[in-house]
Amino acid sequence: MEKQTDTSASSYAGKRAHLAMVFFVLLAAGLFVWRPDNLYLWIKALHIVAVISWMAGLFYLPRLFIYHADAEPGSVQSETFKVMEHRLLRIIMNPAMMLTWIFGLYLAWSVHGFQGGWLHAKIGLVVALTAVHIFFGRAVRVFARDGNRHSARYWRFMNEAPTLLMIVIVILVVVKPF
Ligand code: HEM
Repeated sequence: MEKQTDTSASSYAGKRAHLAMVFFVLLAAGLFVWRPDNLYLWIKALHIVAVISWMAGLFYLPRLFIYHADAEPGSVQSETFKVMEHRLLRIIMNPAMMLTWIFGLYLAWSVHGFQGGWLHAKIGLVVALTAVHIFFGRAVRVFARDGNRHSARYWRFMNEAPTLLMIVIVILVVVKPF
């Protein structure tokens, strides 16, 4: 009963996230057709929205792993974590990561012509962030078959990776130290 309630709540959240994504993609497509003078600023705004959504997932998913690692395989809690992890990855994180890349590469090409030490360093660190995303995605599949062998402490430690990368990435793009 408890599981059913949680699944339907998560399915409602999934529908809302789909609607938000459709709105977001339509807005982006409309901007490319309309081509306002300040298109760069519009794309930067969309880039930041996508970044926030991606980072929210990268922070929350390992928190779910921390509690999931201590849940009894086959228990209601464990099955609920599986649904939450799967939906977070598929509905929020994967699309947000793709949109962050698309808008980020547009910004890098349109005004900066892919030039600048800060930009190269930033792209390098975003590649590392993407590797963390793929690693977490694999962990979702391992948890789904009750195959996780790592402790909650391990996941607490892994939780810090996206935080550290994000801090350096934001300093690079705002301060542009080199
Ligand atoms: C996916 C690859 C990415 C590329 C190619 C990229 C590239 C860019 C570029 C070229 C700008 C415009 C900078 C300017 O003209 O001042 C920008 C803005 C920004 N990016 Fe990214 N970015 C990427 C991912 C990310 C990620 C992962 C984060 C955060 C963790 C991030 C955070 C920001 C922020 C906060 C701004 C606004 C900076 C400002 O206006 O001062 N970006 N990005």
